[in-house]
Amino acid sequence: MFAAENGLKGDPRLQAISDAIRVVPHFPKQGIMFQDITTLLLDHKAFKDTVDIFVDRYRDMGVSVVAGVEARGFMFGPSIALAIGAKFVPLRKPKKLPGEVIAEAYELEYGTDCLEMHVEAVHPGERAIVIDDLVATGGTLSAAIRLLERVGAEVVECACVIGLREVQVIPSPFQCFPSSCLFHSFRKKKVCDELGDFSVHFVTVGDKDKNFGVLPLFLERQNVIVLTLCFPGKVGLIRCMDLILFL
Ligand SMILES: O=P(O)(O)OC[C@H]1O[C@H](OP(=O)(O)OP(=O)(O)O)[C@H](O)[C@@H]1O
Ligand SMILES: Nc1ncnc2[nH]cnc12
Repeated sequence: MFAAENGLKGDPRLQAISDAIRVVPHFPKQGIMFQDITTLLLDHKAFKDTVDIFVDRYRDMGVSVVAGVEARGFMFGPSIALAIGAKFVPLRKPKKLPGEVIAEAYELEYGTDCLEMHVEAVHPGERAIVIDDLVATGGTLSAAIRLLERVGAEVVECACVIGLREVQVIPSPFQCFPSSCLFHSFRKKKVCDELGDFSVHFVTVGDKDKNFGVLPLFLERQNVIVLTLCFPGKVGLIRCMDLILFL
C-alpha cells in the first residue's frame, strides 16, 4: 500500500505526527538515533491522528486480533483494537506472562531479545495485525509473525508508526532493480514474480528522516523485504537478517 493510493500523500497529519516524534542522538548507545514516541503521546491530536490512520486502514479487513509488541506496541495497539472491534493480544518480553506461552527469539539493532505469547489467546484461522512503534531491522516483527503463525493465525499486516532507513548497505541481487522499475513493478503487482514467493505484510506511515510514506513489506520465512515509498518518491528496499540495502 502506498501513500498516494490510500489518500495519505500530502496528508497534513503525517508532518504533525513526524514533528511530534523526538529524535535523541546516542541513546541508548553511541551511534543510535533514538526515535522517541513518548513525545507523540503528549500531543493529543498527533497521537489520535496516528491511531486513526491505522483504524481507517484496518476497520474493514476482518481483523479479530491486534497483537501489540512490548513495550511500545502497547501504546498504540489497544486503541486500534477497541476501535476496530478486535481483541488485543500482548506479545511480551520473557517471563512476564503467567499462562502457557510460546516464545520466539530475535536480533535487535542493539542486542538480542525474545517475545512470548499466551497460546490460548489466538485461535487457528484468526486474522491478525501486529502493531509496534517502529521497524528497524524487522527482527521484532518477524518474531511476532512467527508466534502468530505458530498458533495458526493469518498475519494480514504489520503496522508501525516509524520505519528506519539505516544500517548496512550490502550488495545483493536486488540491486539490479532500479528503484523506479521496482516501484512500478510493485504497483503492477509483478514484483512478486520477480522476487519469488513473497507476500505483502507490512504497513508503516513514516520513517526516521521525517519522510513519510507507507511500507509494504514482503516476507520469505525469516527474511524480510521492505519496499518503501518515501517523500519525495524515493523507493527503498530492505532485506533483513543478513541483507539490508537501499536503492
Ligand atoms: O525492527 P527491530 O530491529 O526488531 O527493532 C524494533 C523494535 O525495537 C524497539 O523495541 P526494543 O526492543 O528497544 O524494546 P522496548 O520497546 O522494550 O524498549 C521498538 O519498539 C521495536 O519493538
Ligand atoms: N533507533 C531506534 N529508536 C527507537 N527505537 C528503536 N528500536 C530499534 N532502533 C530504534
